[in-house]
Amino acid sequence: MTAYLITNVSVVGAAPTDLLIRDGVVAETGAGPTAPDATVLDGTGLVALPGLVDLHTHLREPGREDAETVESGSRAAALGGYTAVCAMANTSPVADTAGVVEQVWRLGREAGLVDVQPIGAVTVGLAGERLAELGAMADSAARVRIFSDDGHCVADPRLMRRALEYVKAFDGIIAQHAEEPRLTEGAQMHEGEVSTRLGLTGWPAVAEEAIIARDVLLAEHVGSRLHVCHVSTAGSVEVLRHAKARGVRVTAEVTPHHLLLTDAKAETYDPVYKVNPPLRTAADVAALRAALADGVIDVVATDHAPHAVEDKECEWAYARPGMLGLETALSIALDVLGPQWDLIAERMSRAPARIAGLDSHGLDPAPGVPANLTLVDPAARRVIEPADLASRSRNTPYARMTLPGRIVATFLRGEPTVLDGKAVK
Ligand SMILES: NC(=O)N[C@@H](CC(=O)O)C(=O)O
Repeated sequence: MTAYLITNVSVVGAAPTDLLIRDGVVAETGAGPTAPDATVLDGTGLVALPGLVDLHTHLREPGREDAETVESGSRAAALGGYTAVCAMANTSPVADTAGVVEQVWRLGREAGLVDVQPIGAVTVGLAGERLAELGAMADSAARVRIFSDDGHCVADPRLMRRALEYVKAFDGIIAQHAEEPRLTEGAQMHEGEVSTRLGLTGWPAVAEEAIIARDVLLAEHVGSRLHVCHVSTAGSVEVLRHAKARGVRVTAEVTPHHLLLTDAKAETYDPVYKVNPPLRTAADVAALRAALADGVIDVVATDHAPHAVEDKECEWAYARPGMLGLETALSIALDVLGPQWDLIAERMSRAPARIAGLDSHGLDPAPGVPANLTLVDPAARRVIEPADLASRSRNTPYARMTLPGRIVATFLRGEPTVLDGKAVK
């Protein structure tokens, strides 16, 4: 195994130091370790972060390998600075059995670019009718701990209660896609002034807030762990604030796009901006940013949702919802939060690793810790060219935008997956 000496690098924003990586771990920090055998990387001006961890990635395999595969999504993740991703269950077949989650887990190991942790479906076929084999998925080689019907809400309160009760036995988590389906029938975008003007059916904020309110009460009643996917409204933030103050075991994530973009983008009628939950108002964006800063929202998660050209480049009403996220998330976080490295490390690595129970991730580079880390050049600016992305899909909402920050290198257990901004394999 090659050793790497990264010189003069700022670890999570601290004063520059040297980092020696050997045998899969950070062997030494401090000025000038002697390691004649090591490959030297000049870290001047770079920031070392614990490898990013994504709680919400759609890898599309099995079933839609034309849009993404475990391998292509893993490469996109590594290029985005990630060392672990949690793969959502809305594949085809659905990841609702031990067999499918083991397949995804094994494909992740074979790709070897990030740790792929499968998420299991809550209900059979995401149909919301009966519980999937949660115990068998937990006991499988994939050791599933997070369950989600993401893309669909577990709308039936009795089923949601059962699911929370069931996973409590092994400290599992139900990650809810909060969307009251009766309130969003036919919805195309956020319900508000813009949808009224455009004549598009709206997705009201209350459809999200009502489910979160119900679920935090259920989680409190059961004493189980709830995670709320892609929080998108100011009202949801207030419900979560209240629940956390009561001591409910709830965590929440926000996506980069909900931190940056608003429903005004729908005026372009470009379906690249169609996403679920929809882009909201500037007031929602402000509330989400404040909640991310004060900790009511724990995590930035990408909801990386690759879609084939024919599913996106069509009329708005027929387009699938979803946006790419893995290769741009750190840049958006840097744009939104500025160089608050400790906050970025917390929301994009430590907290998601803790929530997912990924013990070897989310640890700041220090002697003895597994060398899962990423090197960022915060001074670099780059123009996003969809054709340059490693994802098999092209549906980035940031096409031709100039974004701050560049991932220079990513290490997974001491081996580079990205060097000089390029994937190693
Ligand atoms: N977030 C999205 O807009 N899309 C997700 C699923 C979903 O939440 O609809 C997808 O799998 O494409």
